[in-house]
Amino acid sequence: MNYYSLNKQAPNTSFKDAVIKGLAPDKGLYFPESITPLPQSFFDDIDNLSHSEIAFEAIKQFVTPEIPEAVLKTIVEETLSFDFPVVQLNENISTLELFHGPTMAFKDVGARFMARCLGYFNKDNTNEVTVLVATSGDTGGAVANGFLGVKGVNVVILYPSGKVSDIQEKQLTTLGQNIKALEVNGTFDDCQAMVKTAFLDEALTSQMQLTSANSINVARWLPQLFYFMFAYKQLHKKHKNMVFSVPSGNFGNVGAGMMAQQLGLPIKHFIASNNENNVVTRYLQSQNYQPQASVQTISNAMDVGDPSNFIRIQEIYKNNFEALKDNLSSYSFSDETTKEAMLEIYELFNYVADPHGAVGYLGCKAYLKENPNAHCVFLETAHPTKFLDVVEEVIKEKQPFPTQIEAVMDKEKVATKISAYNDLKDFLLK
Ligand SMILES: Cc1ncc(COP(=O)(O)O)c(C=O)c1O
Ligand SMILES: N[C@@H](CCOP(=O)(O)O)C(=O)O
Repeated sequence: MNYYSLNKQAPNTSFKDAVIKGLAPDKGLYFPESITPLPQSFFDDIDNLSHSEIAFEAIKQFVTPEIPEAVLKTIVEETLSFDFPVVQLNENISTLELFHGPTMAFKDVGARFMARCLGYFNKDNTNEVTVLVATSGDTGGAVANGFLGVKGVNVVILYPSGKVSDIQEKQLTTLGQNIKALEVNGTFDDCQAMVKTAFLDEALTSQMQLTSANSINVARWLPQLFYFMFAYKQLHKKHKNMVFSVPSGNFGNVGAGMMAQQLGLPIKHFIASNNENNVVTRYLQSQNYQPQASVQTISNAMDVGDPSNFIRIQEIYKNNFEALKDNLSSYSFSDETTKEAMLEIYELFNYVADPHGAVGYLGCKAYLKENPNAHCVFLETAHPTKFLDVVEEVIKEKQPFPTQIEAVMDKEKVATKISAYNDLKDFLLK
């Protein structure tokens, strides 16, 4: 499959090139040249397919022939070596748990998939690649884990100082080897802007091959479409009008859901559920897209003021505002309301949600008020123990540590503090 830049000022390129570059030379995000819906027989037969078989069929057109089919089969099998259960809370609301991977956040799938694609492209170990990642909490840990020890790949993670949870910070600063962490005096948007600037800096790009492991990169972004298919498989016999509430920050996940819908998955509607960083909620009300500085919230991984992927969503709907509005609703919730929702979910359903999942739950409730016949699935995008302080404060109960979290608790943080783009540049050139 070839990809084009959404800025339309760079040549189209292959999947391999799009993965190795991350961002197009004109700073645009890559987008597939075509999307061919899967045959109806795929959806009719979905109950008989394993997760790996579903994923293989869904992603094949986007990555072959650069990744041969036999290699792709292995990549999806290795990537998806954990579960994606749906828990039904009541007749109208279910949650899809995306936190059973090694770092207990939904980013594990994209990070593991991309690491394996890059490992395959660099199998002869001829071209060293430096992977830059900006994180508001979870991408960093998932990429650190997914890329640890991958030959020929150096990873540099930028995270906003004091704005990620203690466990998230441990996950991204303690692994060593080919993984380095930079603690940025700024916000996630500052980190993301520095990464994008680095891609355009010839003093760097003439000396090293830089790529991104954020959802900017198609190999990180596209595998997220699997989740919606896994949920559909588990629910479609019981519920027809399926809608998804996606806790959203950089808008990669909800955009990936829309790609699943383009492939033919019968999803009725999407809800982008936001904390107070609500550029898209405001856009859908006003048709005026106005990014603004992010504010800090208890659902910190969604503290994004200028989401990278919204432009891909605009592309999916061919920049037709009415078509987008027909398929996407968006709501924004305060921390106070989020905490009330965490308590409500615990008291009503005996279920412990993390703050991001709770924002998703609130999105379901808001949508269901107007659309009572829908079945709303909110994505539980991270495990509650990653946000221990707020979870224990709200439900007033101690949480046990899962083994994945225990494994990093006693490790020592190693991070270099930086404040400005030149610090990043110096670090990379050292
Ligand atoms: C736990 C969690 N929930 C939600 C999000 C938002 O996802 P996206 O950036 O794809 O919108 C993130 C980070 O991206 C996250 O880590
Ligand atoms: N919420 C993310 C922010 C980056 O999103 P990405 O999907 O573009 O990598 C995080 O947890 O780091």
